[in-house]
Amino acid sequence: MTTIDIYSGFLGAGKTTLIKKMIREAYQGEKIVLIENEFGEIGIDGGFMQDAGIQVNEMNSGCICCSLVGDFGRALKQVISDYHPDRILIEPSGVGKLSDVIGAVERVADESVTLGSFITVADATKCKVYLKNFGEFYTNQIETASAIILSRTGSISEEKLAAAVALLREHNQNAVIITTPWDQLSGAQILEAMQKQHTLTEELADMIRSAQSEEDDEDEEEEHHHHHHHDDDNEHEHHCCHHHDHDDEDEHHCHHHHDHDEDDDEHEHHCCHHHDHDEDEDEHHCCHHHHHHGHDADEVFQSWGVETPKKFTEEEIRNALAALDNGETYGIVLRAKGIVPTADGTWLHFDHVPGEIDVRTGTAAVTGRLCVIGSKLDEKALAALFGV
Ligand SMILES: Nc1nc2c(ncn2[C@@H]2O[C@H](COP(=O)(O)OP(=O)(O)OP(=O)(O)O)[C@@H](O)[C@H]2O)c(=O)[nH]1
Repeated sequence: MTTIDIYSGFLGAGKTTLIKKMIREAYQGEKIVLIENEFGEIGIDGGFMQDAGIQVNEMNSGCICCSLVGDFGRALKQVISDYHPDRILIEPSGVGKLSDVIGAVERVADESVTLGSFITVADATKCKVYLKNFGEFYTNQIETASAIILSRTGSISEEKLAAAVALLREHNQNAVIITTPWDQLSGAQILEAMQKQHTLTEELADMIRSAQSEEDDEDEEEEHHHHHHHDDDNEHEHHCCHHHDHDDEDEHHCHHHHDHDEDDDEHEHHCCHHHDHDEDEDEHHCCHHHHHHGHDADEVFQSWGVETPKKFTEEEIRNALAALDNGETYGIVLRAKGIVPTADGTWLHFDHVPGEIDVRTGTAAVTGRLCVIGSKLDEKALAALFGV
């Protein structure tokens, strides 16, 4: 029997960091396969994970939807039949919709597979602004999660943390929300909390039901049914596949979403310019999210990457990463990462999320690589910044 856990979360939220911790501390002794689906041209996490001795199957075709339906389903089936792992961890792209991933997993699942937890890792310091600006992708991850694991909770005030939790609760009443900094928790504790979710939800639903029936007994006359169905109807609303709007895919006029997402949510334009080629829907399971009238991630987010043997100094990398936070000189930069050589034969591994830079030494890669993800990126300026 294979359990499938999904670790979603926006760009730079901390998915990889959490997965490493869970593998080390919670899943030890289990036969684990990790499936990653990175957004962008260059897979970098794959290398990091392999360094840690973790098996990675990376699919890097850039288009989330297509890689989900194409490579993803096939890869998942193959992994199950070839390896019979105890557990499969899926780390979707930071800009993937969790409901799409769950849908894709459910289509593949058979009696040898149990769906485990649907985790969303959310950066407590950024969830407010990301909900506002990238609501279409972000909200879906929050709403669909069975457990929301906050990162960086140690670096914000109690009030801000409480506000972040309240905001997340508005979008998901049922999920367990973990607010304790990870270094104070063991992976086993996190796992236990994630798994409890189902029983907790059931317990809560039971409590509500019994409160409800007592209330009904007391006053059976009028208005008593306004809290009937609030239990678990919002978390697994995935499945899609109706293909209902593949008719107009050339009109992908939807580039301006991130600043005013509130109002382009309902009425709009579904731009599936990717679906032109899966139109001949023998493989019927695309377009999961089009009933949400949404965008594909690659219409909103953009990735720039290079492979280069160029040698860098740590200072050059730090300066370039710091410059990414310079207003919108390079576009709206949400994430950068890479592995590059230095002149003395060591290699630098680096990570950038807005306001945060991490540069460390690590193992060599077959060639240097770096990538930047964001929106409205100025690729020329980025190339000049990194001198590549
Ligand atoms: N201070 C702090 N840093 C964190 C925390 N979680 C992650 N980070 C850092 O944030 C950066 C991104 O973390 P990752 O684990 O790679 O995030 P990810 O969600 O896998 O990112 P993507 O590759 O964009 O999908 C790294 O530099 C981490 O060290 C946290 O809880 N606290």
